Amino acid sequence: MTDTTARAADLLKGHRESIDRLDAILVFTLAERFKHTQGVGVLKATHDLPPSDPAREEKQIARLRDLANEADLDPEFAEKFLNFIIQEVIKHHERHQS
Ligand SMILES: O=C(O)C(=O)C[C@]1(C(=O)O)C=C[C@@H](O)C=C1
Repeated sequence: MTDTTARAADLLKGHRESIDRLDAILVFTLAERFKHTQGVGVLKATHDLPPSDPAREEKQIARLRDLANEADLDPEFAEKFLNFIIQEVIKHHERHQS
């Protein structure tokens, strides 16, 4: 192994260690978010509120797009990611109501 290859292998290892830690943060963050949306689902089911709230979603998406721009993250990706999560939450809410 040349010095350059060894250095590249070292850098790769460092990046992967950071990626693994960040993936763990994502999983714990998502789990925490779902705990709260679970609570929201119970409130909605017991107070006869609809599973989705498009006005709230519109505000969340606008806010997330702004944050993504600030963080140098593709806002289209941020919007798709939030929508993916929200659709899953809505499915959970619907299960509470049936
Ligand atoms: O805030 C709500 O009313 C929720 O049900 C939570 C949530 C979300 O996951 O952020 C999910 C569905 C709604 O359409 C809007 C937002």
